[in-house]
Amino acid sequence: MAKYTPMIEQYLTVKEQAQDAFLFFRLGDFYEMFFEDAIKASRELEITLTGREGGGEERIPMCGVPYHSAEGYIQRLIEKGYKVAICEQMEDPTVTKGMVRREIVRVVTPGTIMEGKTIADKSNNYLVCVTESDRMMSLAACDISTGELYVTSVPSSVEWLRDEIGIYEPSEMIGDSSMLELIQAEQIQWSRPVVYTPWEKQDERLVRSQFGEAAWARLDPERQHCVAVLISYLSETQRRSLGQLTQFSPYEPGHYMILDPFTRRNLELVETVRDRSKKGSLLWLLDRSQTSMGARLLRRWIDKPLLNLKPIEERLEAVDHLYNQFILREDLKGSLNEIYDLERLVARIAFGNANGRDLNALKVSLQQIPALKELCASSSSSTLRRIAGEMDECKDLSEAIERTIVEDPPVSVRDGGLIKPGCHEHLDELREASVNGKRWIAELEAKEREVTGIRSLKIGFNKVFGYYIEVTKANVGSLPDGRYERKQTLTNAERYVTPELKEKEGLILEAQEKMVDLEYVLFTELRERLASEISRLQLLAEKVAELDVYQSLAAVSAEQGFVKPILTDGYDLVVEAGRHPVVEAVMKESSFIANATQLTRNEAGILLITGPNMAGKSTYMRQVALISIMAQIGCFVPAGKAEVPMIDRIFTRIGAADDLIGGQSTFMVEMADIQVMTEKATPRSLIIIDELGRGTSTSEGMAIAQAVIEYVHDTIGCKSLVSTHFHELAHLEDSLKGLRNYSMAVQESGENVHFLRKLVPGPAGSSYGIYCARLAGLPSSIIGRAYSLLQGVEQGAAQVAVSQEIPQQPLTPSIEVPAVAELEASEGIEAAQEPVVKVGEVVQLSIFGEEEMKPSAKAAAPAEKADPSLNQIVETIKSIDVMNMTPLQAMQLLNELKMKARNL
Ligand SMILES: Nc1ncnc2c1ncn2[C@@H]1O[C@H](COP(=O)(O)OP(=O)(O)OP(=O)(O)O)[C@@H](O)[C@H]1O
Repeated sequence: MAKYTPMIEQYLTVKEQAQDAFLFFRLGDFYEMFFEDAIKASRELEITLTGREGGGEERIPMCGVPYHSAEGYIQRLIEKGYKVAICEQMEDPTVTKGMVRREIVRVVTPGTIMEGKTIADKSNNYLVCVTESDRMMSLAACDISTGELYVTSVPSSVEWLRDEIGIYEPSEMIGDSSMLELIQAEQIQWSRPVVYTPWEKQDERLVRSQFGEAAWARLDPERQHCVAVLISYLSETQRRSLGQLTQFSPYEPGHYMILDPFTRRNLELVETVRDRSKKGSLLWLLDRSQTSMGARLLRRWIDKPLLNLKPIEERLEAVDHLYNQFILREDLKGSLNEIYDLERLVARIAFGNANGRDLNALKVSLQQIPALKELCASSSSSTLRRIAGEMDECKDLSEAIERTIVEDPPVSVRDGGLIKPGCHEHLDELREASVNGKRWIAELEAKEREVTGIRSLKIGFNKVFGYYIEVTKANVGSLPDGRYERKQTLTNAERYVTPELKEKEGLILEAQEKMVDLEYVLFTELRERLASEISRLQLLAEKVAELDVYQSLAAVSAEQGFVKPILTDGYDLVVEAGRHPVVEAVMKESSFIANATQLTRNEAGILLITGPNMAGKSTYMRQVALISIMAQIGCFVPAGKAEVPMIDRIFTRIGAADDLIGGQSTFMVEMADIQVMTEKATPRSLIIIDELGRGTSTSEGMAIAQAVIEYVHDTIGCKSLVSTHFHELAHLEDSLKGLRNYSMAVQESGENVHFLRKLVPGPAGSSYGIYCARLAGLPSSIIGRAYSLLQGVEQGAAQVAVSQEIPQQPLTPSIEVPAVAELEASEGIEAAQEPVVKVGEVVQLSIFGEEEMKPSAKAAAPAEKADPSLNQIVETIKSIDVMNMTPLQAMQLLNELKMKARNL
């Protein structure tokens, strides 16, 4: 065993307590790291690795960062998913004999940071704790930067756990190691890196004192356990008051619509599939919040749509009122705009790291409350009046800050300059002494000039020498002897002190030192007083956030022409002229084509949608889900009229989410999702499956698709939208009472296919897959080859279908595409807005590369008379000018050739 110096021994003892963290070990003005920590930190932070003797045989690797700029380095390590333990000197080295005592004062972890750019203003940073006891799984999610703490539990279910974690998107997870392993095994790609720390200790005594016996007793035992584990972790890492955690919010998952992470992603609720950015998501569209608290609450509402009519009606009532009251909405917006992030300010106050500027931000925010309250109280909305009644203006607190803190305080709370005159008598006296002293010095300057006759003589101050008399070199000779003691020589001047200047300096500096100390005491007293009123402030922050969400939803609804949904407890989902809110909002030149939806118990609960690629099937299906979600969060919906039942869960199976899970084929993922759906869906759920049965052989895919649809129809009985390329499945309309065929209309004209984006009854005739491939700009040789392969695929598919005894359908009739004029008349579409996709335009080709099933062949191309001889067929093929044929001509020719071949 190496014998280290006492300092290194001390380091090693402290390091024992922080093995999974970088230990920032305070040595004077630096935080130093040693051994492995130093090697790793120098690499991660790109700082120089040095070494020092430490008593052992070899030099000890070492690197360090200055204490005053440590924050940035800590942030960088946290962003990379590390933890940092901060070890401070607990005694003043100047007065301590021997080694100073050093202790870890805080462990900063990704889930427990209080500031820095990792904490985005408008989003939460959650630490999630998961535990299992008595066959119940519990989850507690805490954001210590806002003071939120949610807790819930259900009978053990990994899917539930995954869905719930997905909502919080934690940056750190702690709890039962077996549960953390379970989650990691799911290999979900969360939107940010997650640090996992097994943690099973619990601290019940601490929780009881933190939340109070009464509140604690109301919590179920398994939830108590989960919260106690979480609090024990927080107290061991933070090692200080967590006064911002004044309450926990228990909730029942069954009170909210369930949205699994894939569905949330598929529907682009809070971020887009493509680049995971907020822009382009539903949250982005609906967020007109003026405060960060409002933005976070809106996100929570989108994450957890409600299931009970009453609270949704209450939200809608407020949105409706503000929708119609433009001036009130603008006034509210104006007041809210002046309010800072109360939740984070309050958390910093409780945590003890709020400065003078934070307190002033709190004051300015509180000063807005009376106006805000008055606006709500005088409105005719019962929801707004209820909020007004629950708003505590906290006038006593804003007045206390107003009395104490100067208008523009410095960042530091330790250097004085914070406290207003008239606030504290002794402070005023000290100030007076200091001001008098300074006045005396100004008078001394005048006196010295007179005595010496040196007009350029001046009195200055610096930290090293204190006050001095400065005389230019040229005038040094004019100084009388004796009184002036030289202190410093500059190039052009000499600096002196006199005994009387020294004496006054002592008095001034002492007054100043006392003043700074007293200011700090007064500041912390005020901060502690505010900290003791945290619950009031947090409650107020909740009300402000709620108001902000209402004005935000009302503003977007008014701007986008949304309507108030009619909510029901029934089954039927009936939407007139529904739109996809985000696609509509981002469309620039053309306008969005509205589509109706009728999912009813009597008519049809399942719509089987066929139609060409790019026709708008996915957009349509997503819009139906989004309309439900928007209605259930209490927002108006993008429709002409909407009757929306309470949906308990939305399942989506849409191709775009495949990349979420590594190591499994698209088909396996689809089947796993379908399995969960069959198990969990209830008659109140909404199922959306895009391109059901893709990813395996045509015949098997079709067989599975049919079986799944039948199961949904006969066993689950919930509302479903299913799109498929298997036009052959259209026959299901005959056997399944609750299923209707629909398709996305297209209109062909010459070289172009017009996507009318219109949902029409009846199945589609063709997928136009190869046509779309051509639009995407694939080489013409591939396109030509694809058309020539089409016939073979078609024949093969038919044979497989027969051999596997899949019910054979009569050839799907090609749909009667309504004339454009007809559609325009029915839905008010203007002809000029018709979307026409021309060669080269690529919008979305999700099935590109998959098997094409059965394009319809309409008579179009001129063909030769049938000739039974093989040679003639070969000759015809040879003479084909593939590049100059339209797809329809090609298909027609293929069909003719096939007929001829049959006659051979
Ligand atoms: N109702 C509509 N009005 C206007 N444009 C629309 C409408 N629906 C869809 N679009 C536009 O058409 C594009 C293609 O739509 P979508 O992806 O829904 O087609 P799809 O039928 O699902 O195609 P695929 O089968 O290839 O996935 C969208 O990106 C959107 O820009």
